[in-house]
Amino acid sequence: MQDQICYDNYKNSADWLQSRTKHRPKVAIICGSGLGHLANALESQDAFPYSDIPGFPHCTAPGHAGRLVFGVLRGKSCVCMQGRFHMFEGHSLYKVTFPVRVFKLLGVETLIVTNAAGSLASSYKTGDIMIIRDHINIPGLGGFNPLNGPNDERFGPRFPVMGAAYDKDLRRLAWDLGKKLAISDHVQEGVYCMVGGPNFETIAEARLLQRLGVDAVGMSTVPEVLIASHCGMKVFGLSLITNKVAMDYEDQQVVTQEEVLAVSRKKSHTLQTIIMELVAHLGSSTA
Ligand SMILES: O=P(O)(O)O[C@H]1O[C@H](CO)[C@@H](O)[C@H]1O
Ligand SMILES: Nc1nc2[nH]cnc2c(=O)[nH]1
Repeated sequence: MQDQICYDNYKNSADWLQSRTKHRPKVAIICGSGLGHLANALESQDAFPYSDIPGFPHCTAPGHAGRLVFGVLRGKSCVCMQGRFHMFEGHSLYKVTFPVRVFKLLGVETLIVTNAAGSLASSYKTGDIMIIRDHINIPGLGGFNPLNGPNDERFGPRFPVMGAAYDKDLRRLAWDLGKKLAISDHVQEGVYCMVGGPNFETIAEARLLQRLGVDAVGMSTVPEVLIASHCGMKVFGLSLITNKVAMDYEDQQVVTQEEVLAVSRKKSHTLQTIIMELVAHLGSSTA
């Protein structure tokens, strides 16, 4: 097993950040591939390259800038990861999820995760936004889990319940915001599946995932959600559907990283609008 990270390392990072910013965020946002533009909407920014922050890994995936940005979004103090870490980059799942426990020590109560994903649900269109209702953790089913190893009770219990990881009230609020913003035709709710990557799915894998009830597939998000839920954070997740996953050997559509990034950059505006509205409503009686 790769080396676990001890409490003092998370604390060291949190203390380093707290001594350099006056922001005390209750909300953290993780930006998926090509979705980092959201961080630019934060006011009164304090930004730190990941390479400067003790304990943070390096960001190598395309479309992930590698900056932690503190600031104010719709009146709420937030911290935003402009780029995330993936297992396929060679990071251990402890490193992939390192920032989430740092956020916990900074006082964050709500984690918003976003990603670019391919759709398996036939009704979904490219550019749709999927509210994540639940997930399937393919690496986790095979024993790769960031909660493996000795459990630190200061973060959470040995055997966390995961049946309601994605907060019901926030999902309902996002639906209502979709209606209010007149974009409900482009909003879906479904099941996200994490695969290890970095290759995209074979046709047989795509068919298998569809039979398993997967609506959208990607290579991230689930480890961060496990760690956030374990330490008692509220979690809300959105997938931007950047492509339809090929399901047929005759299918001429071949997904590429360039296409994923181009679609997410082009369509990120809707996702950002929902997140900004959601953040504005956090702390009200419905959220
Ligand atoms: O999940 P995010 O970080 O958005 O990235 C998604 O986009 C990449 C594939 O193009 C994969 O890393 C996939 O997981
Ligand atoms: N695994 C996987 N990840 C993605 N990220 C964006 N699109 C896809 C996809 O089709 N498959």
